[in-house]
Amino acid sequence: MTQLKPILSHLDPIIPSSTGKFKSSPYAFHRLRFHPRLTLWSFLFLFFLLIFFFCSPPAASSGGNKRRSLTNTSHSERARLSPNWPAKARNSARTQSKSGFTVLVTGAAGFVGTHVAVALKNRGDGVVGLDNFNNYYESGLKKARKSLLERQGVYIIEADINDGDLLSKLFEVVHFTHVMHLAAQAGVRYAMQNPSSYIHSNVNGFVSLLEACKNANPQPSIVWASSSSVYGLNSKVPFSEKDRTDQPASLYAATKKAGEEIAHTYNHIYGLSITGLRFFTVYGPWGRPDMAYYFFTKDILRGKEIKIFEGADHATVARDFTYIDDVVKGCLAALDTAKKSTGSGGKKRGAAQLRIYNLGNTSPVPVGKLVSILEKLLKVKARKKVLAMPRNGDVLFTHANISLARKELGYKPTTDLETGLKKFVKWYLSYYGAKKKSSSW
Ligand SMILES: O=C(O)[C@H]1O[C@H](OP(=O)(O)OP(=O)(O)OC[C@H]2O[C@@H](n3ccc(=O)[nH]c3=O)[C@H](O)[C@@H]2O)[C@H](O)[C@@H](O)[C@@H]1O
Repeated sequence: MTQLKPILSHLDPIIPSSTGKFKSSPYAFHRLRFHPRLTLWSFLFLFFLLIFFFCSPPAASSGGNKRRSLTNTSHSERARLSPNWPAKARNSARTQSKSGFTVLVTGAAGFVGTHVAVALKNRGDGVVGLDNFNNYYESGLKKARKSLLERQGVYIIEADINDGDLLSKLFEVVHFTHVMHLAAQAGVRYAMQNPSSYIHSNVNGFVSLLEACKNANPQPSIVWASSSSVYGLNSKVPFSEKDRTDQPASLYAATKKAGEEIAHTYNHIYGLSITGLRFFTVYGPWGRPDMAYYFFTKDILRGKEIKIFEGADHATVARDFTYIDDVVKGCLAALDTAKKSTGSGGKKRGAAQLRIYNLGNTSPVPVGKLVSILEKLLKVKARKKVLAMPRNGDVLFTHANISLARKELGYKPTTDLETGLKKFVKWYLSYYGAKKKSSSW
């Protein structure tokens, strides 16, 4: 605003006291049209306004309140594909052994996507990534994850899952045995700011992907990310897969629940093998800057006040924080135990597997405790403000019952919050420390 002041002050003499006057005064209009000095300043003003509009970078995310709205990727973004993408995808999809999987990882430049893609590649599977690189949070972090994947030999196609033409071409180019679908509009509270982005990615995008999978020959098996948020306002703990999931507290949760029903339909009609994984507040290195543990770290280090939510009558707000390495193991186990889809030529040939699992840590931790662990690790006292949880989509607590995942996937989380946060903080300081040194932060 300070840059605009001088320009505005030159216009001041002719700005009438009210907009109504301005509209109705032909004198003012006349002066506005024909005063040469004014015309020059108007042009300059418009010029700077346009420059500001087109050149302003995407807002960095810190808690998700000040972000610009998402630019939904359209089909025209296909132009960003490199011309030799099919060759690169084929190369990236090569397995190290005949029994290896060929996996499409959607949302590969995202937090969980990057970790899963690396783990699959490291064990010899062929992996192709897909990501639309939207500006929900700092794009530099997504680009850094992309570079990390490229160093591991994983190629990421820059495209949106809503691009059905691209997807069907991709399934012709590479015969995927599995799809690990992690592309989504995440974040519980941001749904109040940009509801349509949740429908775009989590509903439309999911259907677009399932359409491509159902038409593919052979059909891949699908493992995808649902969310603990589907348990919504339930009060019975721990949350079991058998519990009701019909009272979501956020639009985000509602779209994940919709995804579970959509999965049922595609399994029922087309014989797609589909496994949904309900993630419980996954955290760790290369994490998501819109999540509390991440922006608390940033704000504590900057001396900025952080808000700690509490329920009615000072009830504790708690989460079953789950460390990324444990979740990755759960994802790989889900892929390993997935049965084949049964359809071909878009038609079902027999009953197919349909599963849903909780991937949590089974030990909820109050948000206040999360903050005190961060204070200890960062050696900085946080400026805390405890306030009533706003009605923003958050729920009071989450707590996973993981006995089904333990029994059928061999899932066994081993990282407690303090150990996991220690690894996160170490990564955070080195990532942003290095960025600061190269003065690009
Ligand atoms: O497990 C899940 O299903 C979900 O986990 C997280 O959602 P959430 O658990 O709300 O994680 P955060 O946004 O990091 O919040 C963690 C806790 O901090 C609290 N919080 C958040 C922000 C804040 O300013 N203050 C505060 O106390 C929240 O109420 C919550 O209890 C992810 O953001 C979702 O994408 C994911 O699907």
